[in-house]
Amino acid sequence: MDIAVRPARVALVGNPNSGKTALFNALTGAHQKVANYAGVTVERKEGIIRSASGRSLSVLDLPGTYSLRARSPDEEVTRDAVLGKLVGEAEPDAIICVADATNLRLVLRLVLELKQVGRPMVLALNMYDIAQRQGLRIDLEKLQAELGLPIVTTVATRKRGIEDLVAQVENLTLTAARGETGEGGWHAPDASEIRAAHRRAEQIMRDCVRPPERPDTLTGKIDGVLLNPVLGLLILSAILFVMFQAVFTWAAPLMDGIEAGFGLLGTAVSAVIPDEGAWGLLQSLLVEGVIAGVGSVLVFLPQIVILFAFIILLEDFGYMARAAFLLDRIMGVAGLHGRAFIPLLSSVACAIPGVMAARVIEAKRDRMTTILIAPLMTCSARIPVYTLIIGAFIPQQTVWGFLSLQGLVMFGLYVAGIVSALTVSFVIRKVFWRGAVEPFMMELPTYKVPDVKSVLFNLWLRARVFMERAARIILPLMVLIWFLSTFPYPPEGATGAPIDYSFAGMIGHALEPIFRPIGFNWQMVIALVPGMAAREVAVAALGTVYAVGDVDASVTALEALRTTILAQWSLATGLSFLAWYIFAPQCVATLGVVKRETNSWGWMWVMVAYMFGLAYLASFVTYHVAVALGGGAVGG
Ligand SMILES: Nc1nc2c(ncn2[C@@H]2O[C@H](COP(=O)(O)OP(=O)(O)OP(=O)(O)O)[C@@H](O)[C@H]2O)c(=O)[nH]1
Ligand SMILES: [Mg+2]
Repeated sequence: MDIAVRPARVALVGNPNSGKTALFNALTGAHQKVANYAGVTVERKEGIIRSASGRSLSVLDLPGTYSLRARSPDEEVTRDAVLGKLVGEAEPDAIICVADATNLRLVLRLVLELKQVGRPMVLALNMYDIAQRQGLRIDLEKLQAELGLPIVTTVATRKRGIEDLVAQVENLTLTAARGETGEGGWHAPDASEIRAAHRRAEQIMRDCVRPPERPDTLTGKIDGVLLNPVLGLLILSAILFVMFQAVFTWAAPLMDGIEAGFGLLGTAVSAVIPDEGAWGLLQSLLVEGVIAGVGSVLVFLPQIVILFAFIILLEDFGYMARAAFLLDRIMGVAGLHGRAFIPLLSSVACAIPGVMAARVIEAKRDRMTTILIAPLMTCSARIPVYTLIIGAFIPQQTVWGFLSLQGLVMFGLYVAGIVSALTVSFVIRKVFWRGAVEPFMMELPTYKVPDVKSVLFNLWLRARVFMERAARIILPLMVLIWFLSTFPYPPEGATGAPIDYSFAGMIGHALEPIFRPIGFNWQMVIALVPGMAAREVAVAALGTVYAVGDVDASVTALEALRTTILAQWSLATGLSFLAWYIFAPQCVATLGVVKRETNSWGWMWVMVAYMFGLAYLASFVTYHVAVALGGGAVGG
């Protein structure tokens, strides 16, 4: 085979949380997610780099594993990639085994196993900064000799040792016989072989590594407090609570600013484009459709950024694995595996990475349960809908002088999502899949001070995803909604609002009977339909449906919408809409990922059915209880 044609392929293999992805990012300049807990990476990612001598290398980031005896789907990806069993992919030309230098014991066993595969390999002793700070003494030469491997020390987050590593890899791929196939000598080891490898690893540890002079006592001390069964849970609740208060109170001034900006933009465009004939149509499309629609969603950016600032800081600090540990008992009662915590937490951003993160769960039933309930967690696309309704119906006042009432209601909605997820899991595991949940083992990472630059960068990535959704999904849908609610024009001498005669009006009126029992009017029904593509579109769609035909330039679009909703919906209807949004599977993309991850249409439809069922039921009950309690009056 001609070496020049195909770049040499290198795979990053190592224990979870050892810094493989950080190294991958440092090597390739990619921006894959890095965080301080095990199981961040669940699929293979490839990137191309160019070495100093100008050759290109293809680098593969893989999920972390302790052994090639894979147990969970993410570990299988790693095993198959290393052994060249992935479809359409040969085995890598070289392996970079990534080790957390402060935690060598476990990785040595993996190194011994990887050596049997017979690929050229280099050991990257990552987190070398921490090792040095602790005064850990590793006899590199001896270790190199014992293992028979070149060793490079690296600090992935500071891009240290990267050139060295690339040079070593290049060296390996040049000298090794290329294009060789076959599985090398790896086979699943039996119990005695595992014990032998264990003994060998222990002996290497004794020979080459002296315990640290300044061991990390801080992690132990902090854990003494944070993992305390009572105090720990109190602190966790307090953190979550502050988080939601902050989302509401800190974001408010920023949101006002963005809203005002879009208001000005709308006014400016109205001033430039005349309001007559075809120009009038264009003006209406741009101002009422596009600017008001996209603006009414982008306004929520500050809330999303604040929420993620909290989550990213906690992740990088190393707290999330602790939260999983603290909640393991509660989750166990609900029939959930402890490892479900991270997938469920990821679902607070979006159910899609959440469903994918479930790959770290070994037992199929535990994993399926987690996937089925992940979309019940409150994702960030629900924030605009929740905030709109809360802003319309819940007065802006404080409780006990310091708590924002709106923030409290928002917190309540998140809790409602969590409680329903746990309840559904409980029912699944008690009714359909009886049996014990597999025991939970997760290494607790050491605490690390979050790196400001990487936190800011991650925050920017989150913000960008949200803004890209606005451009890619919401903008085109807004054009469509504007079209449907503008045409056809009302007939001569018509008395109702123009939208009554439009396509959107027809669709809304046709579907309304289904939703009348849960208190929805036809305008809401129109908003639900494009809301299937992305939840937050419903907010923009409501804006269009209600605002088409009359624009009052003195208030911003969101304010106008709040006022309209307050005037046209009863409190019962507003609450019913919130209840609907807790449960309804209003997101086609999530359903697609569920189909892919479960490899079954059946499970996807089960999810659609149970979530719509719950949504309808919850809204029905909410609506009728609220009406019975006197919340049925419109215009209150
Ligand atoms: N101080 C220090 N921290 C590092 C270094 N490399 C990585 N980290 C941190 O270690 C944590 C884990 O890094 P990741 O790159 O996500 O680890 P991973 O091996 O890809 O983890 P999985 O995908 O879960 O298997 C993150 O908090 C990183 O910021 C390093 O060299 N020094
Ligand atoms: Mg990773």
